[in-house]
Amino acid sequence: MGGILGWVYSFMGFFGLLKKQTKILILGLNQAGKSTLLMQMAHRRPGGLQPTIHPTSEELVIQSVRFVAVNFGGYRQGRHVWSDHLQDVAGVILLVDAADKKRFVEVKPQLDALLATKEMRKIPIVVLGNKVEQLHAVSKEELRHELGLGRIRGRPIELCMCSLSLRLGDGEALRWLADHI
Ligand SMILES: Nc1nc2c(ncn2[C@@H]2O[C@H](COP(=O)(O)OP(=O)(O)OP(=O)(O)O)[C@@H](O)[C@H]2O)c(=O)[nH]1
Ligand SMILES: [Mg+2]
Repeated sequence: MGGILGWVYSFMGFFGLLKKQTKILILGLNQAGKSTLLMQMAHRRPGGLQPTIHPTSEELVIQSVRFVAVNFGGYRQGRHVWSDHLQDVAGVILLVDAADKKRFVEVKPQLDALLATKEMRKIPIVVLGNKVEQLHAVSKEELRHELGLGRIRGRPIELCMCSLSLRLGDGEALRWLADHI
């Protein structure tokens, strides 16, 4: 969100005029780091996270815009629940464990389902490759290739790499998202 619109939003956000929150979804397989990201976005310490069973949400402010971020469990049975929450979604963060190469084949169908969803066509999506500090983490180029991101044209999608543990790279991804909402 840039230019005059960004300014108007900042102004309205500053004066608390944005009553209706902007909803962003945090998706990804189990263990990808979704709850860790949500806790960090909400400036709370992650500390001893349990796998997420039921969707959780947090209210947060990024660049003066009030967001509600909804985090879904990434375990197999819960993986499709997000499709019931698409109404009014302004943006999506898809977390991927960049060090868990053997699970990219599981990530790909989730990404493809997201991309194939009609409501998602104009919605900005950040694919966030996490755990890059790990020895076996793939490069950004490799992740782009593995997920087929290079072939996607004409829609707002961005690949960012980060280490939530080291607090590296996630800020850039959130800024991109905030700028494209
Ligand atoms: N090495 C490393 N571990 C991380 C990083 N980010 C998160 N983790 C760890 O990965 C594990 C899973 O994190 P969660 O945030 O619970 O993952 P989740 O995606 O919410 O998982 P589910 O709730 O099961 O869907 C935890 O032990 C985190 O501490 C990172 O950048 N590097
Ligand atoms: Mg979780």
